Amino acid sequence: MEAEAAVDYLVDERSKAQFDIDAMKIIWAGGKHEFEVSDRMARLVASDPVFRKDNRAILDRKELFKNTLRKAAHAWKRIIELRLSEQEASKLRFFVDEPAYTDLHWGMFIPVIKGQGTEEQRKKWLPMAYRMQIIGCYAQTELGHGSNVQGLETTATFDPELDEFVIHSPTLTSSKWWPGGLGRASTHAVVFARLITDGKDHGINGFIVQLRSLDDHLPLPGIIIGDIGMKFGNGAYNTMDNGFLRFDHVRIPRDQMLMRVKQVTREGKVVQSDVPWQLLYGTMVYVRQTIVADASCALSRAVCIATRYSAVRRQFGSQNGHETQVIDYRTQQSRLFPLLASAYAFRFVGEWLKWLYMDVTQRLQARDFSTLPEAHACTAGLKSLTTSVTADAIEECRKLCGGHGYLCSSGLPELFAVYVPACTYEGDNIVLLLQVARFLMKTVSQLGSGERPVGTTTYLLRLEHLLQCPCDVQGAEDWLKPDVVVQLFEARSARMTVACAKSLSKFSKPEDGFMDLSADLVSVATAHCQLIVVSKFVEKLQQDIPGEGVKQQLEALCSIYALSLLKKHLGDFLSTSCITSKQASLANDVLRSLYSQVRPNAIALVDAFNYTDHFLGSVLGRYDGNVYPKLYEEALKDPLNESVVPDGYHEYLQPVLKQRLRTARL
Ligand SMILES: CCCCCCCC/C=C\CCCCCCCCCCCCCC(=O)SCCNC(=O)CCNC(=O)[C@H](O)C(C)(C)COP(=O)(O)OP(=O)(O)OC[C@H]1O[C@@H](n2cnc3c(N)ncnc32)[C@H](O)[C@@H]1OP(=O)(O)O
Ligand SMILES: Cc1cc2nc3c(=O)[nH]c(=O)nc-3n(C[C@H](O)[C@H](O)[C@H](O)COP(=O)(O)OP(=O)(O)OC[C@H]3O[C@@H](n4cnc5c(N)ncnc54)[C@H](O)[C@@H]3O)c2cc1C
Repeated sequence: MEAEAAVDYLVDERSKAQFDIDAMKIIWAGGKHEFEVSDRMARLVASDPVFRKDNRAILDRKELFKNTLRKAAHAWKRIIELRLSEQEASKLRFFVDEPAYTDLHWGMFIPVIKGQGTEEQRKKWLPMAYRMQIIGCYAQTELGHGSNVQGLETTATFDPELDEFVIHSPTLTSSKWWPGGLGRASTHAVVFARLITDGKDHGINGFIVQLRSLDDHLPLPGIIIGDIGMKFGNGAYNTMDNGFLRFDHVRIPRDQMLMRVKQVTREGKVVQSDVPWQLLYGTMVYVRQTIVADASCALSRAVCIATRYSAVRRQFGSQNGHETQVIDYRTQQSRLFPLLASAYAFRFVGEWLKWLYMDVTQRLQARDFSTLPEAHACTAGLKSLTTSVTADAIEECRKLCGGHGYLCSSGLPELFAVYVPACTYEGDNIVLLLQVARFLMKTVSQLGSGERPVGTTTYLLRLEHLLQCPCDVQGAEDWLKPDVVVQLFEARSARMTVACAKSLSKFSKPEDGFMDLSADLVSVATAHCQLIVVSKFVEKLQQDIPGEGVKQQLEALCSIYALSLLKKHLGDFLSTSCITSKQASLANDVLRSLYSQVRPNAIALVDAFNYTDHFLGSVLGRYDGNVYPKLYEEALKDPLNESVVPDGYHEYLQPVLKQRLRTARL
């Protein structure tokens, strides 16, 4: 009976929606074509038994990994059979929803050869990689060195006699450690190592190194290789073979050094090309941009589960003869709706960042390197901001689902375990925010010299105004004006940036200042990145948004995103005198009324993500809201319930129980 009521309940919830959900689905997907591809690939994966994933938490590591190999091979077979485009294949991978060696092959190995190889090298290696005749990974991080790329120890010493490089791991700490796909699957790696010619160290460069035989997959001579062991959580990222790798004087031909940035001639002379050396870090910029797009996916998934369950779950009170839906509690709304708003905000900033990345790539091809520093700052900062918020949000969604959120069948524990390393990989989030701060400090320091800030820092041109402009909010309704909100975020960021720059200028050595003020610099970078997200959301709303009621919903979400940030970082806004306490209190009133506005639309707003039950992998987030019978069913499937009396009863339980009986008789 209760289960039936739950099913009816979500139908009822859906009928409350005040906007055109199909139009919202298209906005979320990024266009009609994107929606169609995504929908088709989601169904393809959901209907294929090989892509089953509900058993991941109970498989042991070896079974889990073998199962991932099987899925990857099957995915590849389907990609070939169905002649899927790159866009379709990448969506298919997304819905398979299992980290695998293929991610690093397609996501880093191929891009690093594309970005850092010469025309000749691309011609030689890419066709084999595209056909998966070789499998590659990205071997940069070492046991002793991750964040500090310039500190890597692996050496690539040129031997002019044989026209070869000798790749060597001189110490334990120089062992490559972490690369995904390295542990078991890869046949090749792009290895980052110190380039040494004629006894001189020329810094870091990438080298293509074959690791395993293409005949029997055995490691080649001089190569010591393996998996680094189990990681956080059951299932989760353990489908990936993160590996270690040591080299004992392994020889490779000279033409396997990636030579777009630096070349080594036959005589061993190092020639620096005219592209900026930072292109050596280019693959990381590319991947950081994809991680931002991915953050909205992980966040929306957690929010979808928590929102649907919050509409099904009832506790206390009385609502038409039932207990109250927990989604109607203001506290639940004030925790959940900002996360819903963040999911949409990250979606749009991710779209914009993709555009920015494409733009910088085209410029680089035309030898215009001027926007590279800004692209680095934006990708680093937004990667950091969106992954930190998403990781925290997944945990918050688990708490929003109460006790049942802690069950693996809620889907949230695994989602969290898979997602949290995003705060570390592809650049630790604090290290990346310090890069943004460095960029901001440099931008401000150059203002006087006539250097014009570009792109996302253009607001610093209005520095004088932003340092003293009062906030234009007189009444509550003013908080709904996008220009008022954007200017406020600009003023906060500008004031914090200038304050930090002033503090820095008091140090005789800038490095000392950067060390001492690093916590403040991180806050400055965060404020700047939040401004970018708010302004890209506002810009999105200035575009044509078709569909009845769609724009109004997005406007409400945009205001929730900005005002909930204001509430969270009130200290920043008050201490920089950007707003008064009266204005802060009005913002809080507006937030409450925005939550009421979103409440009837909440289920439809998460339905717009168009996630299948297979992809969500959550009993709590089921589309039909039929939570309780399914929770019961899942419990019964647990291996512990396979027998009525547990294994081990006779050895370990019965003797204890018998002893208790004897003691009781005494
Ligand atoms: C089931 C199977 C299905 C099969 C289906 C098959 C089909 C599949 C189809 C598609 C699938 C695709 C899937 C794709 C998914 C991809 C997932 C990837 C998962 C991610 C895994 C993680 C991998 C990694 O972690 S790799 C290692 C990452 N490491 C780091 O990030 C290290 C971080 N450190 C650094 O970047 C640097 O050390 C640093 C920037 C912190 C410091 O560098 P430094 O010491 O050299 O310098 P400075 O701070 O002094 O800077 C000097 C100067 O340079 C500028 N700078 C720095 N970085 C950059 C940059 N990147 N670009 C441009 N400029 C840069 C800096 O600002 C300074 O400038 P100045 O002007 O101030 O001098
Ligand atoms: C799941 C996973 C997959 C990975 N895949 C790959 C891969 O495919 N290929 C690859 O090459 N690498 C990979 N990595 C490695 C990853 O890129 C590094 O772990 C990451 O860059 C962080 O470096 P670290 O581990 O050295 O952290 P550390 O730099 O040692 O960080 C430790 C702490 O020190 C702090 N810290 C460090 N430097 C500073 C500073 N300058 N100022 C202030 N605080 C600082 C950090 O904030 C952090 O709190 C992977 C890692 C993980 C977890």
